[in-house]
Amino acid sequence: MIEVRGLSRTFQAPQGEVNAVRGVDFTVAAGEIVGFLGPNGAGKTTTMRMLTTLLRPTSGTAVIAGHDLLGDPVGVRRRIGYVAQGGGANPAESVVNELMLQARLYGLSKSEARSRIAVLAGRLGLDGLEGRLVSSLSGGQRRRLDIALGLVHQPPLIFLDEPSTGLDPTSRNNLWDHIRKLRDELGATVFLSTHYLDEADALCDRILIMDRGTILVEDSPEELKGRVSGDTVTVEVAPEGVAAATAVVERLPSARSVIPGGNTIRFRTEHSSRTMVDVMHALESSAVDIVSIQVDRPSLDDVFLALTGQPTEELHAAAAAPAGA
Ligand SMILES: Nc1ncnc2c1ncn2[C@@H]1O[C@H](COP(=O)(O)OP(=O)(O)OP(=O)(O)O)[C@@H](O)[C@H]1O
Repeated sequence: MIEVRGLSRTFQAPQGEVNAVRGVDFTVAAGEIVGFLGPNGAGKTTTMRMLTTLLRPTSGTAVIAGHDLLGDPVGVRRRIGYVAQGGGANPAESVVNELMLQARLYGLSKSEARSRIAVLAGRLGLDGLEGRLVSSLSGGQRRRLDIALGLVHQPPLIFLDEPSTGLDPTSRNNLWDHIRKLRDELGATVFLSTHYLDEADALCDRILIMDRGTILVEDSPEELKGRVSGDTVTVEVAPEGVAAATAVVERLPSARSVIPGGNTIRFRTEHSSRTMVDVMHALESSAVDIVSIQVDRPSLDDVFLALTGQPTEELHAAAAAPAGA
């Protein structure tokens, strides 16, 4: 459904050239839900904008839903839906008019459009907001409208740029259900970027991790987690004990990648039960009081940290920032 070869984009900026995307290759099969992860500035939005015909590649090729990206951009546009980070709804229009206009632009009859809008409004929590002006919606309501606008014509291929940023947990879950239904009931293919690793884990068949314009890995969430060996141990202590506890843990031969936080010390180990006993003994003899100890199997956060060297707290902070920030 998506076949990308050697796709690049260079921007000319006052401080020099920015190689935002550096010759990426990947494919997405029909019916897959693929997640696009990466730190800020990795090149995700630039890639999405190229694949949705909004930005011309500097070099490379792609075939999108059977149409050549450069040779037949109109054909590509007809077959895709794109929900951009900032959205594109007209603030002066009503919710229902925006949805109707979009549906009619894609050739739906009035009655088809009405029934699609009713289903989408129900699934995305827009019920009761149809008559409201777009400008009067809350941030989360507006995000749900943006998503509905990208989906109303039921495209076979859907691009979603950070779709759940700004949504509350219930709306996120509803969105995930809707995306799964689009795939399971209509066979849609979904390509989405996200800063939430739990979202990628819960929703995606496959994940591409991008950093500095290149794709570092692509695999299923399970396979990616399998690449990180060992467990993560988190020891919670009083804030004033963190420095002493970090020094103690760093001396243990079985603890690696030790990261102190506000009142925790996190590290990785191959032998979590043995190491926990060692940690408890060592901290006890150093008179550091332990509040709690927790052992976790590898998560996508660990994969991300191992690959990009960036803790996912930064991703979460980026995701919490207003859309377009
Ligand atoms: N129009 C532009 N002119 C100059 N540089 C740009 C332009 N658009 C993007 N860039 C640069 O290209 C790089 C990739 O940006 P992009 O928006 O694709 O990253 P991203 O992975 O989507 O980041 P985020 O997670 O913050 O949305 C960044 O260094 C960015 O500053």
